[in-house]
Amino acid sequence: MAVAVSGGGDSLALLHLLHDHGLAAAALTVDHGLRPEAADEARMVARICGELGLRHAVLQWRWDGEGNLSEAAREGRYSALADWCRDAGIGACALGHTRDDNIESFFMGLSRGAGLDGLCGMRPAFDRDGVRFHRPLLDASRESLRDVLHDRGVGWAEDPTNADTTYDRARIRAALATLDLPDGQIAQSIGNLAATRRDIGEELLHILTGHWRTDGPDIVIDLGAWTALTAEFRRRTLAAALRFHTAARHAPRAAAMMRIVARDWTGDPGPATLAGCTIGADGETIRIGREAAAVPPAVSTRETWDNRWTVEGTHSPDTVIRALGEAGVALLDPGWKSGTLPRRAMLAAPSVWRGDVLVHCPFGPLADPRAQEAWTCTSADDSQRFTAALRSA
Ligand SMILES: Nc1ncnc2c1ncn2[C@@H]1O[C@H](COP(=O)(O)OP(=O)(O)OP(=O)(O)O)[C@@H](O)[C@H]1O
Repeated sequence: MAVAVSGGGDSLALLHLLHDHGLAAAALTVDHGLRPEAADEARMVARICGELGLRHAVLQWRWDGEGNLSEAAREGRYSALADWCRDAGIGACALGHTRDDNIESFFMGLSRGAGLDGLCGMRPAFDRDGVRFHRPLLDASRESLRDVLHDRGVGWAEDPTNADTTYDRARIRAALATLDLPDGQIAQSIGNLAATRRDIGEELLHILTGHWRTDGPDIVIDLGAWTALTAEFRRRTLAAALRFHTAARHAPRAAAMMRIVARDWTGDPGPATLAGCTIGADGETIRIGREAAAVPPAVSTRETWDNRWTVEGTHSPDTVIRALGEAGVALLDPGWKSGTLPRRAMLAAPSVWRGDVLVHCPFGPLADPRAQEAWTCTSADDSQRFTAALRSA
């Protein structure tokens, strides 16, 4: 796997530990262009990688001025890491988040009035743009990782923002350092909350089983079952449906969701819109669909110099094939339409000619079995996708 290494102590320890186990294929450092020292830190990581005999790449990211800077930097970082991994045919990337990061986030959540979802810690793994990200150090303390580096005589960079108490995290970190709390116990509480959250997802899935279906691109839920849910379960169901449609990483603000959740959908309240989706009811069912204006094209086609066609899909192979069929492209053989052959064919090569059509796989060849899993997962049928969304709602 690739390893995301900022040059800080945690990610450098991660790099050494994964390298010890023969698991590190490359190290990646993202330069956000925000701090003048960042280039030096990237050079330090490059030097350490050179000593370990590992490939290192520096990825540049620049802020376009949109939205919150920290959030934009994090999202931009994950995108840059995922893009590089996909291009290199590497299906997984490791991050150096630690138990201390989880504990700090827990207290930050408390100080912001978070609910269960905001208190149960980071997920040990998640998929992003066809790459699986892992956080193998969530049970390790920052101190133990510094010990790993001390033992090897390896230095690391201290990010000055970690000590800048204008940031919430730095303030909480400084306060926690004075309290000498039992970190193991706090981490256990976070783990308990995570287990509860998982159970809630399973329970919601169980309660709704047999009461929802997909209809074309829409999620349709029996109104009786929807109404019988508690407000919190309705909110989670709505969040799952919105995520199903938009692949948004964050649910819309709680107040906006609660307006829809609290509504009496049994009369004729008229449709509502939220996060690029429409929510409507017909007396028997509640239907959550995508606003037409918010739907990106499934495929784009382009004629090539030799009069053949390039089809670039940003969606699953099945969607691409369906869209091609609807567009009247009659050049596909029956095996191609079945939905299994294309996936395999696309995994074998980044671009494949079928008759006069060149289908370009946006993820490139996926040699790593874990990446294939991620691909299969993103191309799973709609019911499976909504089931997964409910489970993690
Ligand atoms: N600029 C970056 N380049 C590459 N990876 C990064 C970068 N910033 C963060 N990461 C990855 O995300 C993880 C968590 O980020 P966070 O900001 O909490 O760490 P950090 O304070 O930069 O320091 P450390 O490297 O000690 O984790 C890092 O451990 C690392 O794997």
